[in-house]
Amino acid sequence: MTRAFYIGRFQPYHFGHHTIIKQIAEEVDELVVGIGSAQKSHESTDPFTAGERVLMVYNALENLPIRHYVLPIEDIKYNSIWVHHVASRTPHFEVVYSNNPLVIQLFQEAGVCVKQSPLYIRERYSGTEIRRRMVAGEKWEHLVPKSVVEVIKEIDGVTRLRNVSASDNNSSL
Ligand SMILES: Nc1ncnc2c1ncn2[C@@H]1O[C@H](COP(=O)(O)OP(=O)(O)OP(=O)(O)O)[C@@H](O)[C@H]1O
Ligand SMILES: NC(=O)c1ccc[n+]([C@@H]2O[C@H](COP(=O)(O)O)[C@@H](O)[C@H]2O)c1
Repeated sequence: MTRAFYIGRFQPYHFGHHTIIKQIAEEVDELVVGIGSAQKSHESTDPFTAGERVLMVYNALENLPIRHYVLPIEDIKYNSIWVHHVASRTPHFEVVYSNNPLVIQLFQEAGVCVKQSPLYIRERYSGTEIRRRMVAGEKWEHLVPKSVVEVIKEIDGVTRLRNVSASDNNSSL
């Protein structure tokens, strides 16, 4: 039995993440998804709460043939002990899938097996690009699973993102 770990901020969860998770699901038996920077919300780069992101990811994975756990992980000041911080909040896992150089470095130093996950059509599937589209009033719904659209509509997430982005712009004046 192999259990894997995959972490992201998921602001929001999109088809780039979903494509990689579908590939991971073919290689392992169970998956732990970490909702990174869980303490952040209501910011232009991190508009959604950890709870909202748990819903987005959990619902999107509902029909995948893999047992999954979706757990919020708050940031800490010390990168040097972050791997222990993660381990204390998650079921034990044998392998990490990541594309983030810091995440890869920290897990490798801790002796954990890391598999580099490829980027899937990055220019289209990127949280930054999806948030830009939301603020600009452009179409974004086709870039994320249906369950993510439902969560964002239910919380009126686009209005929230526009409001917090406007407040960022005002504070820099
Ligand atoms: N298009 C993609 N295909 C595959 N993996 C991706 C893609 N975009 C992001 N990832 C990976 O998903 C993980 C989590 O990324 P994250 O939640 O920060 O998404 P992001 O799209 O990079 O967001 P942002 O633009 O807000 O930084 C990272 O390892 C990242 O490399
Ligand atoms: N010291 C820390 O708290 C620490 C270290 C490495 C990664 N992380 C988090 O892991 C997540 C990595 O995901 P991304 O690939 O989306 O950046 C982020 O939320 C990041 O903040 C936190």
